Amino acid sequence: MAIEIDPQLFGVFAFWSGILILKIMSMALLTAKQRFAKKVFANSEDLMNKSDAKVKYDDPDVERVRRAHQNDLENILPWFLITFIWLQTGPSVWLATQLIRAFAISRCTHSLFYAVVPKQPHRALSFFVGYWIMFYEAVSVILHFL
Ligand SMILES: N[C@@H](CCC(=O)N[C@@H](CS)C(=O)NCC(=O)O)C(=O)O
Repeated sequence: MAIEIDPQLFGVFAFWSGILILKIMSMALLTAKQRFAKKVFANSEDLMNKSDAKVKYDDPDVERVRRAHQNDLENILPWFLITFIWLQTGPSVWLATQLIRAFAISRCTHSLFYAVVPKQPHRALSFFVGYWIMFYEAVSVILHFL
């Protein structure tokens, strides 16, 4: 079976994939920022002889960013896979464009409301926008290849 994706849609997918990769990468920088601000590190060699720095695994601000990072991995990685497959089932260009954009924006707002300006129900709503988009794509793929 030949793998075929509408070239215009592939461009949309590629563009927003790049944005999402940068977004995931930004969580590592945000974690480092919190570690240096709070002077808490994960390994003794990271202390670099600073007397006021310590190894700590339960700083609430660092752990918050780490959870946001983990939540990205739990959602964005499966999205790459299922969206790449779903695009080969011939969805309408308009619908696929809207869903790809909505997913990417929802993941950005999830991080914002988790790690930058903690706020509920904003974080949960952001999460569920992405969750249901992935659910829809997964069910569409299953039905298409049934
Ligand atoms: N692994 C997630 C599964 C459920 C989930 O992703 N919930 C969203 C919406 S409330 C979330 O932001 N969870 C916080 C988190 O993953 O730390 C959890 O432990 O909460």
